[in-house]
Amino acid sequence: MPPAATPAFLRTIAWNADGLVPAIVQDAATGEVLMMAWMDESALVKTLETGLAHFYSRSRRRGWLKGETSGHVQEVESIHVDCDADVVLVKARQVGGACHEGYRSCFFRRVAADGRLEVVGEPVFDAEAVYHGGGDPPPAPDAG
Ligand SMILES: N=c1c2ncn([C@@H]3O[C@H](COP(=O)(O)OP(=O)(O)OP(=O)(O)O)[C@@H](O)[C@H]3O)c2ncn1[C@@H]1O[C@H](COP(=O)(O)O)[C@@H](O)[C@H]1O
Ligand SMILES: [Mg+2]
Ligand SMILES: [Zn+2]
Repeated sequence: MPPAATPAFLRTIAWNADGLVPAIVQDAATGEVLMMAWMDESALVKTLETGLAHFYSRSRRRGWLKGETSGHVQEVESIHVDCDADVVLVKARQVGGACHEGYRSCFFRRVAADGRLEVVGEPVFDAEAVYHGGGDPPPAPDAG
């Protein structure tokens, strides 16, 4: 299959000075807001081509398939652009949890009346095991 032509709407996106656009991911079924991350053009094209949400991480300075480590991919149902085209909304089916801290949504904390943050979400997976338990266990301290 020949590569698809560059989708026309990419020229409409109001990329910021770093060539990025904020992307909000929403649960397509429930409307729950799951996370916000950044996309560059490549991430948006890969999202369109694969049907799985891709992002650009500023801290890691590379593109990123959501779920590449955790398996917690986001199967895209639709992509929306806001009125002035400077925010993207992705409606998706979330496998597992969106948040790398173990919650379904990154917005698992609420500002309480006393000004503190209170956890209002329930953990849906063991973040330590998912993100740090994949490799071989470290050798026992007194092994050998
Ligand atoms: N998995 C996530 C993840 N899921 C959701 N988010 C949200 O996505 C936002 C952007 O991620 P980054 O920090 O990588 O990107 P950034 O461009 O530095 O954004 P800022 O935090 O600086 O605003 C975070 O602030 C979180 O709110 C995540 N941020 C980071 N990760 C890491 O991504 C890696 C791969 O994880 P999976 O994609 O789940 O396999 C692991 O190392 C995870 O720790
Ligand atoms: Mg970050
Ligand atoms: Zn999070």
